[in-house]
Amino acid sequence: MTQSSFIHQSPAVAAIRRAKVDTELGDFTLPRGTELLIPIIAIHYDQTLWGQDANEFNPAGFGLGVAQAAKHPMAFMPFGISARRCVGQNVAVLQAKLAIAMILQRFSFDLSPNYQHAPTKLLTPSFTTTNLFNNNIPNIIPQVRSGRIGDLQDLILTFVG
Ligand code: HEM
Repeated sequence: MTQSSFIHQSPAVAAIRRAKVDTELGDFTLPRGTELLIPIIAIHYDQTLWGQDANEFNPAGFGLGVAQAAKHPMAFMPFGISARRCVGQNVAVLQAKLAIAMILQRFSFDLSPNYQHAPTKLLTPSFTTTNLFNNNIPNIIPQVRSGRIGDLQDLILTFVG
């Protein structure tokens, strides 16, 4: 879940900060008022931080926890950083675990024979439960082996609206 939901499909693509005073940041001098965009999604795919397999789905890399998974402990920032990081983080993670548990209690999955690995870096506005279940793109999701697909859609809709 950490890798698929919060690293590779990070809902927040960036965080923004503005320097309140003239600031030295490493080799950079930031005059007061300078806005910094912290590219969360780019950091999550950065091979210098995550290694050559940064684009691969490799949950085993998180075996020792997220802080150990990358070369820098701050490389994982789906909920932002510092005092203004997301206040809803615990609720969001709990809700995601709950949703997965409820789905797995009712359905079982295996990989479609037509599966083509086609990861996207952004949850685009067109990524809705309607087109997720659209027959035009059946091979990007696993096949539902038991239960009605409509029931699965209803269940997901109760979480994501
Ligand atoms: C997967 C779900 C979520 C993700 C990925 C996410 C991510 C983020 C990020 C990246 C920020 C900006 C942090 C920064 O600027 O450093 C943020 C801020 C915030 N989030 Fe979330 N969030 C999620 C769910 C939620 C939920 C469920 C709530 C409320 C129950 C929530 C409430 C907030 C609030 C109030 C802030 C502003 C905090 C501040 O400015 O002090 N978020 N979130």
